[in-house]
Amino acid sequence: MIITIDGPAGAGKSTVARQLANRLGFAFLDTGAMYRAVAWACLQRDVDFSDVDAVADVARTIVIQFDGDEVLVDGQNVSGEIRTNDVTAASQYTAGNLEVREILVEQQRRIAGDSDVVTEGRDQGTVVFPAAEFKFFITASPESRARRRQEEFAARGQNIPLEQVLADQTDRDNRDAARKVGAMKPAADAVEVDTSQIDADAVVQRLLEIIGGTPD
Ligand SMILES: Nc1ncnc2c1ncn2[C@@H]1O[C@H](COP(=O)(O)OP(=O)(O)O)[C@@H](O)[C@H]1O
Ligand SMILES: Nc1ccn([C@@H]2O[C@H](COP(=O)(O)OP(=O)(O)O)[C@@H](O)[C@H]2O)c(=O)n1
Repeated sequence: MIITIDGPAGAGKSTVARQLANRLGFAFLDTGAMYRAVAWACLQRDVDFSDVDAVADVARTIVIQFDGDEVLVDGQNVSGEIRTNDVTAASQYTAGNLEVREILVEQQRRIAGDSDVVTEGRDQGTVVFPAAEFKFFITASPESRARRRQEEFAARGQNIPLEQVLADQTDRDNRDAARKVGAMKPAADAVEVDTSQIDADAVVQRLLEIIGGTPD
């Protein structure tokens, strides 16, 4: 069974998808980590991001693996490094690269195989798994999302003004929505859940109820 969770940055996709997967005993797939992993590898190799073929070559060459919560590129644990601001900023060039998208979409389908998976990203319900049994689109107000991100940065010792987090986020939202392929949008058959006013546990309960799991 495939359950897809799409939505904008900071809506709570990873948190909710991971918890839902745990509760159901499903695998969890973080597809944003894959776009980040390619961006990280490009930065390592000093690839010119305007060279779309060179960026695609990196996606074709590296081996991305998931080991529990860890993300590996060619065997190296990059879980922390793919969350830096530099990689977040560079991920627009991998997410906007058609060939990279083709390569990663193919890998996502292969990873899911015929197992039970909760997968999250931007295009999981629309492009990658259009036949998924359950599809969710998780949103929250731009301010709540930015505040959550700001708190995450603060926990890592980085104090960034809310206006800056919000501006970066709006930029990324606009690019994600405007992309010709793999644009962020709810699938026609997705259930939309606004998480602005409820915590992650409540979101997971809500999803479990919808898919017919056993709520606490
Ligand atoms: N429903 C929620 N209410 C409050 N905070 C949340 C909620 N869901 C997630 N968070 C927090 O917001 C931050 C961003 O969540 P994350 O799951 O990384 O979002 P996304 O994967 O959509 O970018 C995390 O620190 C997480 O703990
Ligand atoms: N299925 C996906 C997942 C992420 N992405 C892109 O990859 C980037 C990183 O995704 P992410 O989900 O890790 O980022 P956050 O939104 O959690 O900060 C996003 O800015 C998206 O543009 C994508 O294009 N398609």
